[in-house]
Amino acid sequence: MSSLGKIAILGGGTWATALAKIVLMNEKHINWFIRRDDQIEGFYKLGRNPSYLTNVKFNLAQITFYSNIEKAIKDSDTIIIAIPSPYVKQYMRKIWLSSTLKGKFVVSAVKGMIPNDNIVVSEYLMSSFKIPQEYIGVISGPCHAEEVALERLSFLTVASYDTTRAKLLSDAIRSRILNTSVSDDVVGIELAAVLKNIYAIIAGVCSGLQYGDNFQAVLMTHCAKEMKTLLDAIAPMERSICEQHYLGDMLVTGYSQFSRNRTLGTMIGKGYSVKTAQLEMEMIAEGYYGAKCIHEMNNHFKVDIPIAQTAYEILYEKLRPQTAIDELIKKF
Ligand SMILES: NC(=O)C1=CN([C@@H]2O[C@H](COP(=O)(O)OP(=O)(O)OC[C@H]3O[C@@H](n4cnc5c(N)ncnc54)[C@H](OP(=O)(O)O)[C@@H]3O)[C@@H](O)[C@H]2O)C=CC1
Ligand SMILES: O=C(CO)COP(=O)(O)O
Repeated sequence: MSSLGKIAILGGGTWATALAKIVLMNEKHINWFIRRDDQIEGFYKLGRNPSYLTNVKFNLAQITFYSNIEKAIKDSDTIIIAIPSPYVKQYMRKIWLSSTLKGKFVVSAVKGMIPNDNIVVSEYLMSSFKIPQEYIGVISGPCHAEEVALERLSFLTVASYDTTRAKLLSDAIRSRILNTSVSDDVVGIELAAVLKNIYAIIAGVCSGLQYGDNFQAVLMTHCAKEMKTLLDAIAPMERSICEQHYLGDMLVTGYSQFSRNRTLGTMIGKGYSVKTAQLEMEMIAEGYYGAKCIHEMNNHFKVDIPIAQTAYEILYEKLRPQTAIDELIKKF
């Protein structure tokens, strides 16, 4: 066990499974909370997640499964949250008012905001659970779970207000398949992850509308500029947008065949309704929720973010994708 103590992963989906593989490259044991008992039973039968990343084999002797979130947290020291943002509150409500998280290093691997509250997960954890900021962390970067499963070299960034703590986790997960770095831009990195999901939806919409690589490059350039504008307005600090956890994550999500957000956008560009496209996909495209959060948050900040606004209008105001993109291009 490293000085991070016992590590718990919360969530049973694709990213939780990839993170479990990543952590177990170095750690001897993890605690793993999964909400469904039948999924845990499937793990015991198959030695792998029966529902997500089913090609990743685990040594079950290295895992203690929990269907009780409170117990999983109590038995652990470092808690990695890998739950889609629309459900974070629903899961965490189970430990509401308890002091279960006290003294734990709580790390969000979520790339989304809390719907309606329109705050990033680190802010939610600090305000709702009174976690001191030095005990908060974020894991982000250009990293598709599917490529972790294939053991393709990936890069992740661990951010925390306490960079010593971030470094501990960064060192603990570095392996032959994963390079890691450290940052102190917690909120900036979380916001960048929300934005890149939204931009990937727009990249997909444009691909579905038959725009080619020439246009995609221009679109991505404008997305990077818009990302910098919003981050500098909301979480001002010295930063280069060219880092892997800002630009890198935006590029992988905007271009990759594995991106759920890009896939959702492509279907919408091809003429699917938003609802039908969501139903056809078995996983969650968080940019759908992120677009609304950013729109509502920006009602207050009033930063000029036409690409994110275009996504909102396509996803929530039923604006015809071609009309929306035509209008957006006039602003480039
Ligand atoms: N996938 C990736 O490559 C990466 C993902 N992330 C981020 O990780 C987070 C988790 O995403 P990911 O694991 O990929 O998502 P998935 O779509 O793979 O997993 C969905 C998870 O959410 C649960 N879930 C689905 N519907 C509900 C519901 N109505 N109520 C409660 N729980 C529900 C599922 O449980 P059940 O099976 O029981 O329905 C499952 O555990 C996201 O914030 C994502 O942006 C970050 C980096 C990379
Ligand atoms: O965050 C990711 C890659 O870095 C995953 O993106 P998608 O949710 O679009 O698949």
